[in-house]
Amino acid sequence: YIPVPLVPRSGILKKNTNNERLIIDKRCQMSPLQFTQSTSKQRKMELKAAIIPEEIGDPKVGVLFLNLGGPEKSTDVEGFLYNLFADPDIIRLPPLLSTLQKPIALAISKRRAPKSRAAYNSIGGGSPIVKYTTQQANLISASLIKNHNLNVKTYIGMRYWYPFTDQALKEIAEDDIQSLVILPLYPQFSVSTSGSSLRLLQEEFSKEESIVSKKMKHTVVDSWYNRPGYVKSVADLIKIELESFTTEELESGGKRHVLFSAHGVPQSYIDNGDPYQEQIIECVEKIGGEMPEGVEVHLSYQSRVGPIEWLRPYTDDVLPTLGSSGVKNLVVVPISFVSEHIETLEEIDIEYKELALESGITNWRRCPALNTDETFINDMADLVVESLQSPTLTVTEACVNNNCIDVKEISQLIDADKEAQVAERINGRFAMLGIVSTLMVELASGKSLLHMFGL
Ligand SMILES: C=CC1=C(C)c2cc3[nH]c(cc4nc(cc5[nH]c(cc1n2)c(C)c5CCC(=O)O)C(CCC(=O)O)=C4C)c(C)c3C=C
Ligand SMILES: [Fe+2]
Repeated sequence: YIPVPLVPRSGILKKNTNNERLIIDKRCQMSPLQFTQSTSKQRKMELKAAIIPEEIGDPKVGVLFLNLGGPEKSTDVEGFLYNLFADPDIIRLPPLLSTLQKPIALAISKRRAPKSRAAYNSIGGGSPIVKYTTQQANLISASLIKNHNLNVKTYIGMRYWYPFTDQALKEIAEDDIQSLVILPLYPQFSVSTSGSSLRLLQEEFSKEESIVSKKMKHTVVDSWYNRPGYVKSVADLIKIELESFTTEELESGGKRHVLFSAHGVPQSYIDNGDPYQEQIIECVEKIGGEMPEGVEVHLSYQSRVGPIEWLRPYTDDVLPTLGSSGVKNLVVVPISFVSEHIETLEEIDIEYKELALESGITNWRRCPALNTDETFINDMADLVVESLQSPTLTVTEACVNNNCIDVKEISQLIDADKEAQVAERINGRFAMLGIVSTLMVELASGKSLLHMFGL
């Protein structure tokens, strides 16, 4: 294949076309696989030839799916909550108080556990996230074989519960993966979700003694909310719900409404540069644009935790407002996540449904999460192939571009990289000096130096 660096490998601090600062983590930049314009059959063959050289026989291409994770049973809930609240990307403390992160996480998880446990008990005792993520990974892998002749190994890295991300990294190292596509299963980027998982990888990859080989190339897909395939798959699922309203419901209930309910984040995250809200709005505009004529679209945010200000409007404020303005036919669409979880199965299906009915919204529908939807799965497989063909971001770049690493950390990274570069240059000069002096000694003596040492 033809390796074409899309980003300069030599520089460490660059500016992109928007004049934004980018850090180039040259150790991890994947060699993009470049393809000429060709028919899809030719492309499949080229791709196979590019990634699966015959003499190796084993592709050594991996896809790491990042996700949040969830308790599998009731007794896991407190430990899961502890891991979540111990994450500085979830509870942000000023640097001076950072030593208190763990005791605070312990206190909050203990206090919240009974309420959370009750919610998980109402959906069978545990989260279905691992089940759906595993099915998604397997189906994406099957789609890669079927539609692209590409054999990959898939890995699941959960942030707060089993299977944890570090376990996935160990397996990636054991399998000697050479090219890794890192794909967070969150369509929109938030510092609190994809950002937190990528930060873990960034820390691990930048260690001198990292679990994964420095030779492994990787690329990150930081967000994919605007992919036509994803937009179409959600729009199609909503249309099924819209078409399910009976003639009677339409005659008595009037207009159909769609309420996108996104997971919230604290407003302060957005004020500090988290791109999440912007991406949610753009995503809802795109999917909303696919709705049939006459359907009215709304957006609100759910699942806030604690007394601080979260993104508004809140779903539990919007439902009564819609009800009092006469809305009867409503489809609620979970939008920040691609599989069913506690917040769709309990918060939307139980709490919000009850609130909607009490508010007079009599004809309630909930759009399912994408789960194993075929259009979605095939689009994710296409995304993996596109990422191998045109790698975009390293973990460092993804963190920096999305404001997950602050300026202080950036300068530490730059310093570390500069030191590494200087050391490389010095080593190179010493090596050159050694070669030149060896040649001079050999020329002057007329004998090989190795020969002089009896070799
Ligand atoms: C895009 C999705 C998500 C964002 C953004 C997000 C931010 C965020 N979450 C919390 C606190 C909690 N989240 C919890 C569960 C949970 N969160 C998401 C997704 C996002 N979170 C999912 C899919 C799940 C469910 C996992 C499952 O088990 O099914 C929980 C635990 C449940 C509960 O007690 O309510 C908490 C707590 C914060 C504070 C935050 C942003 C800072
Ligand atoms: Fe959450």
